[in-house]
This record gives sequence, structure tokens and C-alpha cells, in this order.
Amino acid sequence: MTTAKICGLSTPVTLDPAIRHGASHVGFVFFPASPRHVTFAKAAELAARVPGHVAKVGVFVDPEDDMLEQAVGSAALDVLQLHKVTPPRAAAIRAKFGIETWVAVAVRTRDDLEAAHGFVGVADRILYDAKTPDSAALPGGMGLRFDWDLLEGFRHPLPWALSGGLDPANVAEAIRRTGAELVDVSSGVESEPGKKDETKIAAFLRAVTA
Ligand SMILES: O=C(O)c1ccccc1NCC(=O)[C@H](O)[C@H](O)COP(=O)(O)O
Repeated sequence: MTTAKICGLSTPVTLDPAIRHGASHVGFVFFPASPRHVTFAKAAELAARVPGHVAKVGVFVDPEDDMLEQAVGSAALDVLQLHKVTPPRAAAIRAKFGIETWVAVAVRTRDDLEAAHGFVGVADRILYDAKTPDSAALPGGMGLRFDWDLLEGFRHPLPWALSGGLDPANVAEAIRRTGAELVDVSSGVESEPGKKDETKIAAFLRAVTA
């Protein structure tokens, strides 16, 4: 059965429905340039509402240890999701924190998928996400989708998740075409950047389990 991470939650009024409607993972973004950024205090407040069967994922962009320490300490994170890290850096973070570690691989072409092989032994999961333009302020959360057919026949070296441009209308097809066991969404369940929408969250989670 496919499960889902709702990413970029920043308020109790959207976190609670995500949990109620069946998210397996909830994501908190620790990146000041993001409209979904949460402070350590806010992350602690949100994390306290998350039951044990739902995993708390911290989302980071090439983070310093100090940032990770404060985020892990305040929000009791279950998973570190790392964007823009090299394999040695991911290995160092995983060794230091001893927490399940995901690495985002930005995809535009079939060659981009090959980066996943570099993370064998240093990450627990690869999140295939759409590559954002070099000029973009964010490496994720922009509602961009990559060509799912690129995954066809690809031998995944690690457990993986599908991300990038998913929404309530396309997620069922995405799962059918790629066989993803875990899907991740952010802007596809928002009414505007950074503002999650309970109705869209519910519809997305319904479509995932349908
Ligand atoms: O969501 C953000 O603002 C963000 C900022 C910096 C790094 C990563 C970020 N999001 C990562 C995610 O896991 C998103 O859910 C993923 O990129 C998919 O986003 P979307 O295409 O908007 O569904």
C-alpha cells in the first residue's frame, strides 16, 4: 500500500487534518527562504501534536550541524530529509545523528537518476524530486513535476519516494505509472505558497489510498 508524506506543514490547523486523514509522514521545513519555514519553537509545538505512528521529517538544505542539532532537539525528528548534500556529507550527518536519513535527488533527465547510486550505504531512502531552475530560491516545494517515465526500468539502489508536482488529481496516476510506495506533496495541497488547504490534503490522501 502506498503511503504519503505531507510536507511543509506549519500550523496545527493543517497538521491535525493531515494526521487525521492518514499521512504516514509529516514534513517540517527548516530553511528560512521557504514560505513553509518553521522556527525551532514552532516545530516543537507542532511535533508535540504528532502521534507515534506518524513520522516527523525535518527538511534541510545543505545544513550545518548546529541547525540539525537544534531541529532534532526541538522537534524529536524521526527522519532527516537532506537537499543539496554530497554522499560524504550525508554519511557524516547520518553517522552523527543516528536518525533515518533521506536524500533528495533532483531529476530532469534520466542521467540525473544515477546520482542515487552514490548514496548507497549513506542514506536510507532517495526522494526523487523535480529539479528546480538554477535561479530558483528553493530546491523543492515549487510544484514542478519531472517525467515519471524516466523511472521506468530504473533499478532503484535504495528504498525511494516520488515527489514533485503531485496533487490530488494526478497522484493516483503517478502511483500507477511508477509503482511508488511513498509519495510526497507540498504545493499541490496548498491554496497559496506556504498555506496548506485541509480540503486538498484530504483529497490527496484519499486518492493515495483509493
Ligand atoms: O517545500 C519547501 O519549501 C522546500 C524548501 C527547501 C527544500 C525543500 C523543500 N521542500 C521539499 C519537499 O519535500 C517537497 O514536498 C517537494 O519538493 C515537493 O514539492 P511540491 O512539488 O511543491 O509538491
